[in-house]
Amino acid sequence: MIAIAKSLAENPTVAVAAERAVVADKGRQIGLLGGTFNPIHIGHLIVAEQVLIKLHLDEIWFIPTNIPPLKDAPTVSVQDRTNMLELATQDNPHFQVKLFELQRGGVSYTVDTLRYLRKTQPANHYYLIMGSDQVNALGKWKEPTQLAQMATLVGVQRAGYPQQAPLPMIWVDVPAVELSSTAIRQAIASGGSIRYLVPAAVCNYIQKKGLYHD
Ligand SMILES: Nc1ncnc2c1ncn2[C@@H]1O[C@H](COP(=O)(O)OP(=O)(O)OP(=O)(O)O)[C@@H](O)[C@H]1O
Ligand SMILES: O=C(O)c1ccc[n+]([C@@H]2O[C@H](COP(=O)([O-])O)[C@@H](O)[C@H]2O)c1
Repeated sequence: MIAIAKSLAENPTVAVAAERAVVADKGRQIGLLGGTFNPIHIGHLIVAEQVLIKLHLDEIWFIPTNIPPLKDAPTVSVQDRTNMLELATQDNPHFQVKLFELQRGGVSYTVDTLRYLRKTQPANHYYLIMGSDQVNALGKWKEPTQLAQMATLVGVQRAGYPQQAPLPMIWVDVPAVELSSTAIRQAIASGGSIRYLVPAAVCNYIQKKGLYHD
């Protein structure tokens, strides 16, 4: 899977062929979970699985940002973030890692990604999944009102952020996991344990590559 991600990132022709194959498919119900995934953790995976099952979706697409719009750029490489995503999701046939934003480059505005998906794969119905921290920040996003016209917005509760939505949105109950990538990075930097906070394969990858130790 890592090799596939690498070849897609490095070989746009392969990526375009893969996209064309999907266009030929019938419309499906697709959950989109965008994130910096720096690194992916069990909070992301629990959200994805709960929304997949509770909304009867066909797939969840994990979309790593290139440059996050409202956050500092990650210190680990795009390839490392993508490899960890692949490792974390490879045992679930309904989870896919999609590299649209990495291939597009620049700042990863969600409205641009939705426009691209609606143009290239118009038969699908898209569900844009976001934690309540992101919902609270929607006013700072690029063209936020357009998002609700192109996708069903799906909110999930995140500790400390109330369920206040400036746009029409459905809320899905997920078991609360008070965990963030920031907490993972801080635990590693201070010599703490991240075992069980990220999938074992991701834990091993971080250790092997010595990520986040600065
Ligand atoms: N523990 C969690 N519970 C619910 N939603 C979450 C959780 N962690 C992340 N999310 C949601 O997943 C999406 C991607 O999150 P992101 O990759 O930015 O992770 P993060 O943990 O918030 O990162 P960081 O700590 O670096 O800011 C966002 O919509 C975010 O709200
Ligand atoms: O489009 C925007 O203006 C926008 C602003 C902030 C965040 N987002 C998206 O929200 C997702 C989570 O962002 P982040 O920075 O918390 O990893 C990710 O897919 C970002 O591209 C999008």
